[in-house]
Amino acid sequence: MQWKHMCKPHAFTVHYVQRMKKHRWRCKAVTFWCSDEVLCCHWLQALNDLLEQQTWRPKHLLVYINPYGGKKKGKQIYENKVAPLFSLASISTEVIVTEYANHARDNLYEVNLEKYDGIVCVGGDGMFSEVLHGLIGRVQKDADVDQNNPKVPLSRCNMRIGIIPAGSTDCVCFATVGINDPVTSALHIILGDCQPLDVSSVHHKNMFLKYSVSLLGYGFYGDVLKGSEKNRWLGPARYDFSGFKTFLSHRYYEGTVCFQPAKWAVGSPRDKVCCTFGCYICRQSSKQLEEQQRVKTNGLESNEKENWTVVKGKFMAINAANMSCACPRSPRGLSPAAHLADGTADLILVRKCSRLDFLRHLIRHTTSNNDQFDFPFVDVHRIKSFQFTPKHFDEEDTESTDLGIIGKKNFAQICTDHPSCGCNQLNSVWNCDGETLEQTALEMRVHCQLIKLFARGIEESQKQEDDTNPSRV
Ligand SMILES: CCCCCCCCCCCCC/C=C/[C@@H](O)[C@H](COP(=O)(O)O)NC(=O)CCCCC
Ligand SMILES: Nc1ncnc2c1ncn2[C@@H]1O[C@H](COP(=O)(O)OP(=O)(O)O)[C@@H](O)[C@H]1O
Ligand SMILES: [Ca+2]
Repeated sequence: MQWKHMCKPHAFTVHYVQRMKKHRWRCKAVTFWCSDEVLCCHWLQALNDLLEQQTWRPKHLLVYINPYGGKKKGKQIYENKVAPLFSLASISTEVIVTEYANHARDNLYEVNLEKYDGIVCVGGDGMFSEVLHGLIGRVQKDADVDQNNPKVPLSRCNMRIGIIPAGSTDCVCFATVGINDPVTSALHIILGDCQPLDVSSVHHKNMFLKYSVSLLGYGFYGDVLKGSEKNRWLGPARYDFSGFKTFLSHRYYEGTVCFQPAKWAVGSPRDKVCCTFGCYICRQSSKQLEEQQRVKTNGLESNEKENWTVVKGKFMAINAANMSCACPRSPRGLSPAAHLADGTADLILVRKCSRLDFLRHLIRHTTSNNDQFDFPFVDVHRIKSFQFTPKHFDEEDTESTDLGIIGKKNFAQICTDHPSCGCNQLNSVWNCDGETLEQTALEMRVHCQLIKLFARGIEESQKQEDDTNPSRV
């Protein structure tokens, strides 16, 4: 071999990314040897020049670690798997290990963001939600935008967020990268990938409650989350335990849902066209939305209040999915054809049904082929906004809730028709990206591509994509 004949060999090592099975990426290395020192230096110089030209790659990152998320391994995961890769890629970091809930959110209001090319959060969906609220809130504050106004157009955030999965569900990571793997996510950050993401704002009358990027769910998923909090010590298994109990309790909730269909959007929730890398539906839908907004500001379109659809009923679950919500428990997600950046959400209404039917619906989330919407008690709509008013809510709520469409009604009924559970629980709670909301009456509105992630969406599987014949990025 050539290196055996070199008397004074010179060498350099190139680290690169290799695609493995199931969207997993790994860092590999190849060393180049050369007997001529000048030639070796030229190669090094040329490669460094090429790297310098890649201005989309981050150089300075602000990292928040939740040491208590998931199996409490956030710090370990970051130190052992992520930090060595960042240092290999010459990325400097400022690391903050959070000391209390909302530490990261509050810190983002104070920190000098100009020093950084991106923010990294190590934790689950709850931790991501904290960082999301800190960043969006900070950008609105700097731009003097009032977050309490549900109709106000929000200012876009240009700083990208990277997610190192170390939580319990990690649905945002799974649905944007295709796998919950800290090394893969770190490599997407290093390469400077960019995936725009829709964000929904959630308001109660003129009061801002939360932002949501994945699931805003009432009924089943709200009850699972509420029940799971008491058993946090179980780690990620708390959701299975609570899910089982919630399924057995078989509750339904009454209320009225009003929604505005996203008429301009390309595609529909049951067209089986999934959101993938460079998604055509996202590009086309966001373009058409922009065009519609331009027409509206020119005063060419009538009042948007006209386009509301009203559904009144008894619901097992009301789910608004901004993205597929795929996760290891449900590899295709709650709405497999929902899109990351099309400016819409899929509203899934699961009406009162038998226990067996609800189980059949749930089981379809875990399999790859069956359509979970193909039931007479399930409806799904692609929407740009919706409002919900529960049938039963207290005096205080009645006074403060006037969402314009539904209006005030007599809600002081006592629940008489919950024979199956014998409960006195009239209302569920909302699960907003893994956080419960206090208010039940709310309105949600999708903001197209409000934030950006260090991700690229799900790459379509290639035939050669396996461990024996991996492809390079
Ligand atoms: C009989 C088998 C039934 C299996 C049904 C499986 C359906 C799973 C769909 C899961 C959708 C998840 C949407 C994401 C929610 C997360 O934001 C939230 C918080 O995550 P984290 O902060 O990382 O803990 N997770 C949940 O609300 C858990 C839902 C689990 C439902 C069983
Ligand atoms: N140092 C901390 N102590 C307690 N709670 C924290 C801390 N840092 C973040 N949190 C909160 O922990 C919650 C859950 O975090 P997350 O990382 O999503 O884990 P999990 O996926 O297990 O729910 C989030 O709501 C977040 O605000
Ligand atoms: Ca969307």
